[in-house]
Amino acid sequence: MAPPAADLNRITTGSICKKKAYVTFLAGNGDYIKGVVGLAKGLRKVNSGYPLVVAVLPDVPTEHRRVLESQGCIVREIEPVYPPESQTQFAMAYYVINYSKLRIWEFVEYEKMIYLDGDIQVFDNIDHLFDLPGGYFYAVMDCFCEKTWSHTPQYKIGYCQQSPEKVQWPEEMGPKPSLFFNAGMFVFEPSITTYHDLLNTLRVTPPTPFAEQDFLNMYFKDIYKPLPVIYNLVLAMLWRHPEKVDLEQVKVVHYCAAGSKPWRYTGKEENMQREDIKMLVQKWLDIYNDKSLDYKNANIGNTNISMAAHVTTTGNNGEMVLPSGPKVAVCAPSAA
Ligand SMILES: O=c1ccn([C@@H]2O[C@H](COP(=O)(O)OP(=O)(O)O)[C@@H](O)[C@H]2O)c(=O)[nH]1
Ligand SMILES: OC[C@H]1O[C@H](O[C@@H]2[C@@H](O)[C@H](O)[C@@H](O)[C@H](O)[C@@H]2O)[C@H](O)[C@@H](O)[C@H]1O
Ligand SMILES: [Mn+2]
Repeated sequence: MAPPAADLNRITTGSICKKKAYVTFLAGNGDYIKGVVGLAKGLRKVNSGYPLVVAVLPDVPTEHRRVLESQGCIVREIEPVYPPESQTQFAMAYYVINYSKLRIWEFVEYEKMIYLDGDIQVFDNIDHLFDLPGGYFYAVMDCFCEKTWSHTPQYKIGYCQQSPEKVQWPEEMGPKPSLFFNAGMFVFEPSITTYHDLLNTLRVTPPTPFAEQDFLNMYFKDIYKPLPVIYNLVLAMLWRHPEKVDLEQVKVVHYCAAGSKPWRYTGKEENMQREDIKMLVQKWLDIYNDKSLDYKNANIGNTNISMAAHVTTTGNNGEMVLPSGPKVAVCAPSAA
């Protein structure tokens, strides 16, 4: 069993405690809270030695913050970040809030962090990624084959970086697109210098359909290092590039395909009746509903957010029952 996260973070290099942590992002008062609770429980199940920091926008209600703290998360409020005014059509209208992810570069009490979307689950321990060499931005390459990419030249000619041998990039279209990562999972180093430069650069960068994902790809292009697909399986890979996926080896699953969010799964959308999708959604629900994975802290009551224990195509999502117990800080000073 890994030592408590706080202890692990006391492993120092020299006199300064060099802390590391996972970090995710939560906005609004909707159901993504369930995604983050599931992520917190998944990291516990794989005995991760590091805490989960949750960067919350001001619109995340106190009750939801209490639920996160009762699951051992470190809740940090951040201010929204908005891109310059523009008429841009985002691939999804709500993507505009995702620019607020940029605030995590300000968490400089951590030397290295692994960012995970709230719709991601970690099924095998990935703590070793914290030991990757510094000075780079690590993430998994995205796939260009879904309709959400229909605005791009590569989609129009059927080119995807995941299988560049299938459709060659034509010379007459100029240089091949740079390797492009999915911004749902990445290994990065918080830095105040980078943080201010990110925000200053954003001020003069017109927004684009994939919002902060496009922006981060542009910004970190020169230090980006691809990670294997097993560290962020974008579900579309299962039907777009099945030859690249060995589910037995996959450590991290990203439920980003339309209709795949486990906590609101109905099975009605395209590809959602696939056996592998149903298995992955059930795997997520099993963790989410596993009370033995709730944070054990004598000082605070545990959450009791109930949900359908088994995937039903009627999408029978349970209501969130929030604890009314006292709000108690859960993080040891060293982990704060
Ligand atoms: O209403 C929302 C929408 C998004 N998010 C956060 O923003 C991330 C990125 O959005 P999403 O995962 O839906 O994008 P996708 O990966 O599906 O394109 C989510 O995982 C959440 O962490 C949130 O907290 N509330
Ligand atoms: O705000 C832009 C978002 O762009 C990315 O999502 C996309 C991308 O994965 C496409 O490849 C899929 O086709 C699409 O469904 C999916 O929504 C990130 O996962 C998310 O964290 C966030 O950065
Ligand atoms: Mn996501």
